[in-house]
Amino acid sequence: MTTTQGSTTITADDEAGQAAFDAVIAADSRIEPRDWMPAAYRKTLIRQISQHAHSEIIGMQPEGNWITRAPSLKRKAILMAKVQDEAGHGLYLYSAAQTLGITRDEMTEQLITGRAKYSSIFNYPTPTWADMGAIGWLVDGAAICNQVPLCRASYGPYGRAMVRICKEESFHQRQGFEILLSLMQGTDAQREMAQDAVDRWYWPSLMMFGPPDDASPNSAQSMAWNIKRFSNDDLRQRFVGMLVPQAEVLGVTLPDPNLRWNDETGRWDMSEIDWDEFFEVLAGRGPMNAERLRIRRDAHEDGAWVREAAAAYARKQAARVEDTREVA
Ligand SMILES: CC(C)(COP(=O)(O)OP(=O)(O)OC[C@H]1O[C@@H](n2cnc3c(N)ncnc32)[C@H](O)[C@@H]1OP(=O)(O)O)[C@@H](O)C(=O)NCCC(=O)NCCSC(=O)Cc1ccccc1
Repeated sequence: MTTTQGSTTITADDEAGQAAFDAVIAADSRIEPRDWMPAAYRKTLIRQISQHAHSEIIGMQPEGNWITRAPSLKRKAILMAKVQDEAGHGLYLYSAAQTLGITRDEMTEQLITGRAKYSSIFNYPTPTWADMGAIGWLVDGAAICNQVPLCRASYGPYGRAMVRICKEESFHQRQGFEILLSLMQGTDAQREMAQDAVDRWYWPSLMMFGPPDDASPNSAQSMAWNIKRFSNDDLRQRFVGMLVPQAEVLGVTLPDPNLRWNDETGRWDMSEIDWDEFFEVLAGRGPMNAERLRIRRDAHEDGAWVREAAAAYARKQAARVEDTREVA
């Protein structure tokens, strides 16, 4: 049987699919790639997972900037491993998005033409070594707060990718904390450098959780579909609650004179985030947006010969398998 709703034709298969989908969501179970899913659910997941993948790939640049200048061989080895992990996270996430029917080429095209979003945080510069500490502590810290609940996302491939990613992010966060701790136990100049990096990264890291709940167009539906488990503001609160005791151990000051626990509301009071800055960065006008995209585009163009060689090799191997089959 077929019915029409607006310009959309709904078949009996769709109705059965929707009922099965609703039951899986109500049971807090998982949707897998071959299951029926509403078009809007698929679209939301492609949007979020591809933005997340792009964030990991662009996110390699701010730290990649310090690999050649790390202050010791040990620090260099650790930083290289961290940046490689980020590449790996990007690849898992691109693969998860591909299970929804978008190709890697389409996602790459969206990124290098500037049509796709990626996390605002990666559009800030990294002028000092202490930025490596602040990125690990604050940026990976925020990523963990946001991503641990995503391990329970209703879409199977996304939730499973998140489990491994979160384990690696935990290590990343600790290495950032340890860089800052070493600097804070060093000279006055090193302590100043660490505090300056925390001052520059604190507010942008709070923006990673997205706009306030009353200005977040996607949250309600994503929560109803068990993709997001907590609102943007709730996760931001959790993050601040995690930072406060850690800042005390480090001996750094969080750059918000209004930050204090409010017993009455059971929440952290804090100064207003500069949302104008956030929306400027999202519109492509942050300090490093143009540079980040230029580097990504150049890397993609420079890698064209590798993709061609890999495709030629794959064709040759496939032809060889065909030949062997014919002989057999
Ligand atoms: C929470 C949110 C980011 C946004 O909630 P939603 O429900 O999806 O949206 P909402 O309605 O609240 O917002 C309206 C619009 O604003 C966009 N927007 C919002 N915030 C941002 C932003 N900060 N930057 C840019 N855009 C942002 C949003 O996409 C939407 O735009 P659209 O409608 O598409 O045009 C969610 O997508 C999520 O959890 N993603 C997965 C986690 C993830 O992607 N993590 C990335 C960091 S991974 C990492 O850092 C690891 C690492 C560490 C160190 C070094 C290297 C790597």
